Amino acid sequence: MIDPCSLGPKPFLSVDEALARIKEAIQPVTGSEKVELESALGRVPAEDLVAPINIPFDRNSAMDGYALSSKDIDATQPFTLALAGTSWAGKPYAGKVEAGQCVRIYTGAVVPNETDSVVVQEQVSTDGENITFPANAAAYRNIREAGEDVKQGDLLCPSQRQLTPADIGLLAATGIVAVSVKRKLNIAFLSTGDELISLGQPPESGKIYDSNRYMLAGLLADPSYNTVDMGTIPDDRQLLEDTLKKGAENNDVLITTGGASVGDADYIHDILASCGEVKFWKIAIKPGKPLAFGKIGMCYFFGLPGNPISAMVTFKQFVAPALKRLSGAAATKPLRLLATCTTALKKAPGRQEFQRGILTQDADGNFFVASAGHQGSHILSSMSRANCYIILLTEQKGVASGEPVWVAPFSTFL
Ligand SMILES: Nc1nc2c(c(=O)[nH]1)N[C@H]1C(S)=C(S)[C@@H](COP(=O)(O)OP(=O)(O)OC[C@H]3O[C@@H](n4cnc5c(N)ncnc54)[C@H](O)[C@@H]3O)O[C@H]1N2
Ligand code: MOO
Repeated sequence: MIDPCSLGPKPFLSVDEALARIKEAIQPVTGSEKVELESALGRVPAEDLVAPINIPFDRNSAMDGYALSSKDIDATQPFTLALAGTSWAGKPYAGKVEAGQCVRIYTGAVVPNETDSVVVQEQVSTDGENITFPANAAAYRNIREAGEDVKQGDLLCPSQRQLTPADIGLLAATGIVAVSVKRKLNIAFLSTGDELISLGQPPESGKIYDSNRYMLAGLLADPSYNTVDMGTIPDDRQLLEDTLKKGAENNDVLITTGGASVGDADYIHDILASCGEVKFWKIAIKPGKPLAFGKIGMCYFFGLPGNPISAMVTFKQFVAPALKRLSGAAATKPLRLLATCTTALKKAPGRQEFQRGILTQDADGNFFVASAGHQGSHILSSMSRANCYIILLTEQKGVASGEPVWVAPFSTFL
């Protein structure tokens, strides 16, 4: 079959050029708001977050055992110290530890100032009042220094990086109650097409369920985004134009699926050209060629193709990084690795391809990837089975079984 990309006066924009145009067009939002730490997961800090205190706050014990001073240690033979009291986690020993004394101590409890070693309880013997230590007790310090993890004034989390659960834990450990974060993006999305029916309606010949809208809602689930589902719009040019203008008025980003190509009922490009500005239309990518990007007023616009896999691939490759940039988050480099392809793959030169694959790893750590099945841009089942994209470069032809290929894992794999 002839690839339409090979036809026409000039080649379509490459994936990298399209990404560069998106980067150039999108300026991160400037507004910020203060949110409680409990609501900060996934939000983008508006400024660098700095430690208000040391972590650990106190010098504390790493083990359950006995705290003593190394001055009392006998390195050559077992020795005995009198038990002065207990330092509990949350209830430090209040007295002074005199020469010849030790203190019962538990993991996380404050280490008394006069002591500098904790010997684990498994290594001592006791009669209840005195503790006998082994000769080499000095070898076991078992003390966590104040500020050993983070010092007051250290950078905890840089601005521009979405807060992870580990970040939230780190911030909580320093007692930070609320953080200033970039404001949420307002994103509207809709589907277009006379053939689309909503869930709950009976199946009908000539109609299909509007699966893209549900998929998009999933792709847009992010704590930094407020989303508005504008529903399914039929192939009515005026209605579509009015709906796009309305969506663009109240949102930072508007995303559509369908009607992006060249059919007589594909109005997206025309409407974008007449009501806004087309930054690009059509990319040398498979699937996803008819992607349109532009602006309607102040709102960024993405017209995704209607084929479900084309919509998914273009969302992940172009819309997701664009939204991250707009939200104030710094660009992250997608994980790519080389794997041995265990199925032969067909490909015509001219477009960069994102084929659905199943990535596995053997006991020696070697990666293997197989096709996830039928690669048609309407085939949702192979997308659902896949755990990675196999990336085939623009000028690459087919791949023979046993050849290395670039793979972009989605996250983990079975
Ligand atoms: N003459 C040409 N025809 C097509 C070309 C071309 O270059 N020349 N490109 C093809 C490519 S590549 C793609 S991708 C599609 C994209 O077309 P549109 O964005 O205009 O999408 P539609 O025509 O509206 O729909 C395509 C396909 O997807 C189904 N669809 C649409 N919306 C949904 C939805 N919300 N949920 C599930 N499925 C949906 C629709 O029924 C069609 O089957 O154009 C090719 N044609
Ligand atoms: O680009 Mo289309 O998405 O090849 O099917």
